Amino acid sequence: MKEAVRNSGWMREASLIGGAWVGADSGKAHEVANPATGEVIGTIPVCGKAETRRAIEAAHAAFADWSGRTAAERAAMLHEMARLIRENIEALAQMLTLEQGKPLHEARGEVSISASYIQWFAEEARRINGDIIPSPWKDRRLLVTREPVGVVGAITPWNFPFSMIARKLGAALAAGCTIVVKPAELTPYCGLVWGLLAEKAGVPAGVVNILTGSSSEIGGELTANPLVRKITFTGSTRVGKLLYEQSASTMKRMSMELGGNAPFIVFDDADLDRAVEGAVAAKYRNSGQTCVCTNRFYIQDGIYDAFAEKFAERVKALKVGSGFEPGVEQGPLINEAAVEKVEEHVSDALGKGARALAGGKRHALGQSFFEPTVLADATADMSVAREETFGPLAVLFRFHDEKEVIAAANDTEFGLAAYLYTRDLARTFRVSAALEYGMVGINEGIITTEVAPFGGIKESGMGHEGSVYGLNDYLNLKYLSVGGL
Ligand SMILES: NC(=O)C1=CN([C@@H]2O[C@H](COP(=O)(O)OP(=O)(O)OC[C@H]3O[C@@H](n4cnc5c(N)ncnc54)[C@H](OP(=O)(O)O)[C@@H]3O)[C@@H](O)[C@H]2O)C=CC1
Ligand SMILES: O=C(O)CCCC(=O)O
Repeated sequence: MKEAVRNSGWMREASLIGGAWVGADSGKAHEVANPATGEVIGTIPVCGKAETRRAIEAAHAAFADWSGRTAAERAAMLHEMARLIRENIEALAQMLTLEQGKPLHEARGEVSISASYIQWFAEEARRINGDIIPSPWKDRRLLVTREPVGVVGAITPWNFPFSMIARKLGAALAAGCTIVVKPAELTPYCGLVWGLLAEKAGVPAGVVNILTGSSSEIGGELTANPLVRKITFTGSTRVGKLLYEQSASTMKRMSMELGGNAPFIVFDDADLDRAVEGAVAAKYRNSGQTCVCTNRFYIQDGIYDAFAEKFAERVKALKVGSGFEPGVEQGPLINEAAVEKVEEHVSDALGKGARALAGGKRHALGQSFFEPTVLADATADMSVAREETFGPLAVLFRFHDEKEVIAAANDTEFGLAAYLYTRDLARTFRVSAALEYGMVGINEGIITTEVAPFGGIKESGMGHEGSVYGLNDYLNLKYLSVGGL
């Protein structure tokens, strides 16, 4: 598969700065490996501060022309990008599975939703309307316009390396912004390919710039440079806080999509089969490496044993293997550090009295494969209760009543996604309102779509991606007071 991807025409081993595909000034390159096999796929340039500054200057130089184009022109190019993505879905999905590891059917899903994000923002580009405010003065008109913020710096993670760029780049370009993107070091090719897509769609040089290399140097320059007016980041809360601090001196607009610690609450009256299917999807998708993945399962007394048994049976049957193998439902984790974190959480939980119902150790396939794992009898003193595992570990807590489970679910600094299974309509609204989270799935384990606002509260971040709200983060309001009428 490596050769097929390398020969597909979509893999770039250079950074894109101002319309030129270039190596690092230092000539340094870094190897990128397939997480399922450890095999080297290719190399990427290790760019630093100087290259980042040039990319920012190129984006700044391109801004006047790009923001001055009609919305219809920008929309047409975004529509073309979406078309190209759909036309090449298989090649792009193969590249994604090769460098990230997720099963090919999940990779196809990620590429497909990326096209949907781009199409969505192509449509929204034509609806960046303003307002006229009823004036308190007879001789004045008050207007509000919405203008692009300027150059955007985007830093993205390895878990959804294609779609996390889609929802940032789509919104930025639709709004009239130009962008400098830094993809994750572990999955750079799904980032660099956006430069190619933009070129093929006719987006002018300098509007989209993509840099690989030193995260601290690129991030340092993006956050310090006054020409960058907005930072959009998806990744860990630790790095999000660092970027927020670094951006303070130039007072940039910030969008942050950070870690989660999602609770999945199943009440006694839930549809058991539906809850089990939702639980599998909300936990094991992308091997548990999704910011909205469930981290804590809260199951009410009356349904606990039945849920635990059915869920564990279903999890034991999950097929683990290379993402390219037909029928595989769980691929490898991204690297050894990710496996070690799952191991730590499993051993901490077992040491504190948890019971293994499924899995519990590294998978016989070796490399970074881990068995899909279910542990029962979890308690609040376990590490997994507080920290995001970001791996295929499900822990089941038992609860008695609504008040208790709401308190437990909210007892975290995170507030990204929560899930709730019940057939009681009044409880649905009561509990949803009480959950301190940006998104709540009700009788649903998968909630992401381009039409709905994706975003968290508390230390899970700020701002929204996708939906009609997703453009706001890329637009400044300007108030015009027109007198002498
Ligand atoms: N919200 C989410 O979707 C994600 C959450 N996470 C959480 O974070 C944990 C750690 O994952 P990890 O990959 O380390 O996440 P990071 O936050 O380190 O990585 C995300 C992005 O930030 C970049 N980055 C890292 N350090 C800096 C820096 N000093 N300045 C600028 N950019 C930087 C990375 O670059 P590079 O790759 O080049 O280092 C990558 O592009 C996971 O286990 C999970 O809990 C992780 C990924 C996504
Ligand atoms: O993990 C993330 O940051 C994005 C999740 C996207 C999805 O739910 O498909």
